Amino acid sequence: MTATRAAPATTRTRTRTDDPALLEVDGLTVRFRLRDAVVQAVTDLHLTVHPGELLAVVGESGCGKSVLAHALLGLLPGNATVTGRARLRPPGGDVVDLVGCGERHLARTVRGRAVGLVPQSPATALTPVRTGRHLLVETLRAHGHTRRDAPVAADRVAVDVGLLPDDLDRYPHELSGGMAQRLATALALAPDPPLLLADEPTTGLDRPLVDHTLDLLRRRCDSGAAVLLITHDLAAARRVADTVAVMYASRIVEHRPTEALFAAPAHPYTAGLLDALPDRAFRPVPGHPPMLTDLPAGCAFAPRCGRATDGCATLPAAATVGDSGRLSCHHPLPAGAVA
Ligand SMILES: Nc1ncnc2c1ncn2[C@@H]1O[C@H](COP(=O)(O)OP(=O)(O)OP(=O)(O)O)[C@@H](O)[C@H]1O
Ligand code: NI
Repeated sequence: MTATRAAPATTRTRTRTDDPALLEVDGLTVRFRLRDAVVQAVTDLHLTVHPGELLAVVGESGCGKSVLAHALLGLLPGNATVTGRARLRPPGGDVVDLVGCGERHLARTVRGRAVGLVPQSPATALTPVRTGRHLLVETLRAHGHTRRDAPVAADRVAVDVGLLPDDLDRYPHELSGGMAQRLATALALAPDPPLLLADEPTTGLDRPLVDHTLDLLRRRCDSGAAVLLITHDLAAARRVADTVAVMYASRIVEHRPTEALFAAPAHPYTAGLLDALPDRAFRPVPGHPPMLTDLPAGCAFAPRCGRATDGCATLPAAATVGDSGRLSCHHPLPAGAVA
């Protein structure tokens, strides 16, 4: 898949793994209470993101990616219970536990400041009665830009995300899906947050704009910020990510440096995802993911897995793989095996 490997290797060397982590997620678990069931949306999730790192979170629809992002920002509805820890260490600021710090702190110092969010459905997240310019200038003003300088900065941020300055004079309902997407990205980037959570930020964009957006995120990381990119698009992850975390049925099953993961996936589910790519076998993973209201005690992928044995009825412990990867599987593919 050399055609999609546009990012030169040099862009992958800037992750500052020696620096303290910007975000350390430790045992993050999210449950939704329904009338007669509990949705296990995120389970015992561990992640570390360093300054300069672009982490892609991939996995099938419904596996818990957006819930993860919303949990980090305290944006879940009242039927959600969040446990575990998520320590954010913003540059020059105090360490804050995003799970335990409370709504006031999240609203004042985290959301939109220390951590930006490009939501998955921007059209519904945009205030309908304000033009894009109004929203963007307001955001810039709230983050230190002067009355005089904010409009200039708004035009600049618009161009950065691939909008024309004139596009900012439209109301959200006058924007196409792709334009709303770019406006949402502009709003999240305007405060220049050290960590950006980008939930499917390229939805509705045509190929050149997809690449433009991905390159924009990559450049942010190259200048020291960090991005957690949620995407269905494995080619996108390969193009820009330093590390890739694969989620399946609420858990991360494999988390490794991008090149290593694409060259030799270790978890059978990762191998299945790669096999489904058009430029590989183009063969979808057989079967369907389990209901999150009814997860098995052991490996949730076992019923779809060609390598499963009776032992998979117990949960595989996370093990290290390679220099810095993590893997949860009783029967990983041998290193170097072809997916
Ligand atoms: N408020 C809620 N109450 C109950 N269940 C919820 C709630 N919000 C999300 N879920 C469930 O949590 C699970 C994870 O949802 P999530 O939106 O994180 O999936 P996703 O991986 O982002 O999927 P997609 O790729 O389709 O965006 C799904 O089963 C979803 O139905
Ligand atoms: Ni989602």
